Amino acid sequence: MGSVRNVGGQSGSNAPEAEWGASSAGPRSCSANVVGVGRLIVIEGLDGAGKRTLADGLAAELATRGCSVARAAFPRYAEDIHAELVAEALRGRHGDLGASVHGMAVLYALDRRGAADTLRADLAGHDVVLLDRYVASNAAYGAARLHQDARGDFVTWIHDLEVTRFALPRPDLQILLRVPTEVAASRAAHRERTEVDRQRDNFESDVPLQQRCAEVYAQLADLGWWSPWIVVDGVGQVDFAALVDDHVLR
Ligand SMILES: Nc1ncnc2c1ncn2[C@@H]1O[C@H](COP(=O)(O)OP(=O)(O)O)[C@@H](O)[C@H]1O
Ligand SMILES: Cc1cn([C@H]2C[C@H](O)[C@@H](COP(=O)(O)OP(=O)(O)O)O2)c(=O)[nH]c1=O
Repeated sequence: MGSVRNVGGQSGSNAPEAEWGASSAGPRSCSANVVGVGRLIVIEGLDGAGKRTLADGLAAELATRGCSVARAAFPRYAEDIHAELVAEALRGRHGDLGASVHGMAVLYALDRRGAADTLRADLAGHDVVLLDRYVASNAAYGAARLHQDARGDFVTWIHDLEVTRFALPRPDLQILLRVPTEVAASRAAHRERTEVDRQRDNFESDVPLQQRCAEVYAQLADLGWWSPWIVVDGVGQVDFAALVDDHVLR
């Protein structure tokens, strides 16, 4: 039986492809992961798209395959001082910090940089490391705030900062969980009513911003920005088993 651990870390990627259980004879498993290097799988999408729900579903599916899974969600509000400052700035504290797209992006990036060693250790010690948001969130939201697209200066700046300068582990796969903006907004509103500590901030309630963000995400996926991407339709129920067989353990 696999294990699932919640962590805040990340790991050195660009790893060789692990060898997983064969698919033709049945579902893929982790029993044949002879290489011993975990797969870094990132879930991206709008606020309320269903990223956490997808991460829960994938983690449960992987556990039934005998895979050990480490998880993290960015921003790590409870664990990192930069993420704590982000949360405060999103609620209007720290003067004009929240209005600075680059200033906020540096804080989000430093949160990830602080997680890098743990992520590397997790990739060495687990079959799969599953992340709810990662570097592409910074690229998509910042570009959307600045009315740029995925080929614009901001996305290049994020790449220079987080990929080149911070040398964060490269994902093996980025999953864009795509839902129409209205669906994401109504799910986020429902979540706000039903879950503690999931209040939407100003950006999450900004429908035109979310729409532009969806467009940048689609472009990033189309470009294969930094890593391979797949786009998953999140309107209905996601088939976790098929996603694991076809993409997560490939
Ligand atoms: N496929 C789905 N169909 C219907 N509702 C969903 C689905 N996925 C998630 N939800 C609901 O939508 C809300 C937001 O989901 P969540 O996973 O927290 O999104 P995110 O992490 O992307 O903000 C939650 O109330 C969740 O139960
Ligand atoms: C991780 C990350 C998030 N964001 C944005 C996306 C969201 O609008 C906002 C908060 O992230 P989110 O995952 O929605 O946190 P929560 O729902 O728990 O408050 O921050 C960035 O702009 N850059 C980043 O690097």
